[in-house]
Amino acid sequence: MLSGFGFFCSNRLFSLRSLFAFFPKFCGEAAAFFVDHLVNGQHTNGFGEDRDTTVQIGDRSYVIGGSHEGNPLFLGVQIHDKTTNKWLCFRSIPTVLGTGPKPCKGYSAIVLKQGRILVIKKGSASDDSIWFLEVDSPFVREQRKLLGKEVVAWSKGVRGNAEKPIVISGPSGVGKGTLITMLMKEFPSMFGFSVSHTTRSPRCMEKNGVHYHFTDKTVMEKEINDGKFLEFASVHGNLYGTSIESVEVVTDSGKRCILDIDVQGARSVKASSLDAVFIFVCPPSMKELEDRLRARGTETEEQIQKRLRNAEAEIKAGKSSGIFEHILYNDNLEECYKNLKNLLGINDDAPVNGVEAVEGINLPKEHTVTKKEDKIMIQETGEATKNDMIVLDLSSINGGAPGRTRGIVLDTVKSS
Ligand SMILES: Nc1ncnc2c1ncn2[C@@H]1O[C@H](COP(=O)(O)OP(=O)(O)OP(=O)(O)O)[C@@H](O)[C@H]1O
Ligand SMILES: Nc1nc2c(ncn2[C@@H]2O[C@H](COP(=O)(O)O)[C@@H](O)[C@H]2O)c(=O)[nH]1
Repeated sequence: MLSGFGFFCSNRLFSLRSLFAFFPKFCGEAAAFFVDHLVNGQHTNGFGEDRDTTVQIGDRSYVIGGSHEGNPLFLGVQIHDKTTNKWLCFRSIPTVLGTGPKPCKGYSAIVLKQGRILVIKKGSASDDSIWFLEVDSPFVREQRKLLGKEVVAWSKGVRGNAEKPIVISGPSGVGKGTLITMLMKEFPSMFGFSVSHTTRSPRCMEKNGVHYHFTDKTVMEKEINDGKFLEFASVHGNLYGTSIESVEVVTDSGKRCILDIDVQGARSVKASSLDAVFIFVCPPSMKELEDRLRARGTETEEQIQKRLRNAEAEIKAGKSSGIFEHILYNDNLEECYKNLKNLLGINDDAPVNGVEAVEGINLPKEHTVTKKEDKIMIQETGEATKNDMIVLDLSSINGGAPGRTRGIVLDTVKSS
């Protein structure tokens, strides 16, 4: 029945017969991937190019390899459904959220809990070897519902103890930008700003790509529909949003990401897997807020009135919604800044030089991967085999798509 039915995989034509001839039986988590290529450290299932890796979860097979829509910069993912015997999605390509890895010489893959696949790039630099493909995580399920199509999401594993992103909200004019600028100036290697997109016009000193990505409403709406945004909201009559990429860029640089977003955006981020710290900044009074907005001189009178009207509801929501773990009052700027540093665990006596340096362990090109509880064991194979094993402890990771998976710690375990 399958003979003669051809399909494209990694830009090459293969028969479904060859695919099913090599699928292993699915029996629980430990066996929910192709044992062949994991044992041998190379792909032996005869399916796709020999650099492709196929992972089976339930009735679905995820083929990781080739390029995404012919773009050589993005690794491809395809999904096959065993029950219908069909490739899912238009041209069998799901909507891919987040920036994934570039194609390389080969991959090892292993199924984790919560609809995630750990993908290890073979022979890649130490800071680019560990990736997570979310195929049925809470974020992916939600996006599938929202976008009404098949979705997978990439999240890169970032080494070291990169701390939680920080979400700062508060009414317009309260001083969020001022506090963030002070923090970034004092600790340039520690914090990075997530540059939002907005459809509002730039103010005279604002630079595109630095303060905001200034964009067009139709362009931004299309990008929202394509799943490019972690969150977005209509604020004071304009569209604002945090792209997944803007958070990835900061996290990839090893810095702690700061998001300056409104309460609606904070609510969306809270519901995502970003796992952030949420801070709300309050003004000492509405009169002072109005004075600050006027003194800033960036808005028209009509805009100031609109922002002040919205401020009342924002302050109420900020204090009572349960989104924010910390509330700061920005009366005296220096005092408020000190309180902000305290709650971020930066105290004036301790030297802060940025994120803890992480020793880069390069993963062996040829290896086997096994999983035992929360530990992933990577063992080099081949002629140059050393006996040391590299262990990735999954219990220390946090975050995930959208954004990055933080807290990747690799240890070398000497064999006795
Ligand atoms: N504690 C303070 N006392 C007096 N003025 C302040 C204080 N904090 C900030 N300001 C001033 O208030 C004005 C508004 O601050 P800022 O632009 O940082 O607000 P914001 O919360 O980022 O506003 P928006 O949400 O509109 O971007 C600025 O001119 C800033 O210098
Ligand atoms: N939900 C989001 N809100 C955002 C984002 N970027 C900024 N903002 C908020 O908009 C208002 C107005 O900002 P302004 O620069 O026009 O004064 C302010 O409260 C910001 O916090 C975003 O990406 N998402």
